[in-house]
Amino acid sequence: MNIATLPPFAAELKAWLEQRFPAAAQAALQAAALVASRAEEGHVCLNLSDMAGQHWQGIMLPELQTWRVALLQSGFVALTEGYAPLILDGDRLYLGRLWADELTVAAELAQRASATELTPKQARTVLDPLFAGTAGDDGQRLAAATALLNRIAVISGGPGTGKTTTVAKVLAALVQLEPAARIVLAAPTGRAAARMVEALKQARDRLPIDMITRAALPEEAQTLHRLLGFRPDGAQPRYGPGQPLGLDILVVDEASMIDLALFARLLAALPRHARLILLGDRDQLASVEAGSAFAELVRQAGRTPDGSRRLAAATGARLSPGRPGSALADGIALLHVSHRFGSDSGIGALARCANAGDSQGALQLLRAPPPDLAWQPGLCRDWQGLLLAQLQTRLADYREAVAARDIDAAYHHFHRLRLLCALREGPVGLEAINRLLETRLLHQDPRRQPWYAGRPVIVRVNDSVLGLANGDVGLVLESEQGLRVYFPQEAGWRGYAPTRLPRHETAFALTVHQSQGSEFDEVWLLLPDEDAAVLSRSLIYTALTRARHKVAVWGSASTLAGALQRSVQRDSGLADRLRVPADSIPSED
Ligand SMILES: Nc1ncnc2c1ncn2[C@@H]1O[C@H](COP(=O)(O)OP(=O)(O)OP(=O)(O)O)[C@@H](O)[C@H]1O
Repeated sequence: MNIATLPPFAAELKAWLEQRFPAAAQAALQAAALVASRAEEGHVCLNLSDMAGQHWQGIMLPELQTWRVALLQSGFVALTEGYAPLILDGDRLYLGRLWADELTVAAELAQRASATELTPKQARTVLDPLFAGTAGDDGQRLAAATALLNRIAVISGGPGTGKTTTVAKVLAALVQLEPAARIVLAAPTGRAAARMVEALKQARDRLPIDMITRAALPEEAQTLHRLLGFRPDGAQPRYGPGQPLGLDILVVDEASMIDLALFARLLAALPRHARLILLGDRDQLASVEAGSAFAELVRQAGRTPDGSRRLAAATGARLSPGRPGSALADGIALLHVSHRFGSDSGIGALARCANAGDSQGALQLLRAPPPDLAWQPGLCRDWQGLLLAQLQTRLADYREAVAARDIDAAYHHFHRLRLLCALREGPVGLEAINRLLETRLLHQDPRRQPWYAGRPVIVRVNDSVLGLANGDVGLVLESEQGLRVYFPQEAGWRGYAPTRLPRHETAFALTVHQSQGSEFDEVWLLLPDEDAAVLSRSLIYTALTRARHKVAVWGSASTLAGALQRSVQRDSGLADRLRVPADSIPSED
């Protein structure tokens, strides 16, 4: 095995184990390096049976039984009742902390899974006026009833399928039924939290509710890190099992971005009686860190016979009798109809092709693009000049606003268009594109002078002292005190001296991962010339669905087709743990 090609954490873990457990067999050390490498790629565990007897890093991995024996004799692997750096659970090998997090998530969800909330009659009485004019089996009505009837509710849908509209109605219903309930809104990033508030305000204004209900709806959202009270230097947040959060209803938007460790902390801090409503899109990229709990939860969808009866009674829908299934199934609702991307939307059609892995369909669409799509095919050396020329024109308004020190206008123009890079490195990676724009369009030399008027920056860490969250985007403008980085706040702007800013980077372009939870009028997606393992359906889908009005794809047909062929599933044991039959969990009610 070539240790130099291992990710740093995997190499460090292997070296540490080798030193601490000198008698351990190479096969066991290889498994440790492999499970750590996989964790860096987002997998929660390594399924030994998938890799046994396969080649990896130039070596042949052992057969399953030999491998298991080597691991169990190594001294650093325990079975599930033990305590060790690595845990072997069936054929799944885990880093100890990820195994513990997976167990916490499964146990916390199972505790609440069969807990029912309102009676179907209560739900119907309050939902009927909110859904006047829609059928009983309207998807949003079913989703709203699902959220009212179950303590854990998951609503998954693509862009514009009405997740916010639905949750606004759920909150209006809860405010009427449980006026004393403490409602909290949260999201994984600051930008997603801000968007959630904005979208909920718009949805609220369209609801047929009285002024008192309207006034009682929450108007603020925070990041999950802030909610849980993470300190900049600490792994353990302030709130947890010993000190639960002071709330009765928690709504979390963009829940597909929550990694396993954060989900475990969140559930452990949630009071047992509290409702949890998770909103997200299962087809989007999973979190940067390990895990894909949201998508795994959504995979439990289905209805138990009792759940089916209750939902039918709460909505008036005729539902087919449910099948015995997971205890969580009744709390999961899927929204399918996009009210943003109608049947004539090119973005919607391309996003559907991406999800289905239909590269032929995607390319056909791009070859004769509808007005909301554009394609610049070919390798990046063919289109880089064109990209700069087009951006030159597009950035004119932004540069004018920066020169005029007009932050409102600068922010408005800046957010109309965003370049999204599939990769960080390489000629069309994030770093190269940011540098290209800085040097060729803004004529700055960031190595000599990193701070200049017009530089956009994205914050890379949460900083509760400064009130900045990972993902916040600010713009640098000249002020009377010199250069200041301006971030939008609830009312107006807050300017920071550049030297005070926590870890950050230039943000003319964002990676697709960084763009999660944000939306822009227009998106240009820049694809590399070479295929890469991170190029996948969900990456392309996530990039496309960040756009409200227009998408331009810059990249070759072969790269796009290669990406759409790749569907990434993260290894984890959560789905198996969640597949607990509904009747095997004692209900608290
Ligand atoms: N049932 C409906 N009938 C007509 N328009 C609707 C309906 N539901 C939602 N809309 C409209 O569709 C748009 C998107 O709705 P909403 O913001 O609720 O969707 P979302 O799933 O939360 O979107 P996003 O993916 O942006 O978070 C809004 O303009 C909303 O008014």
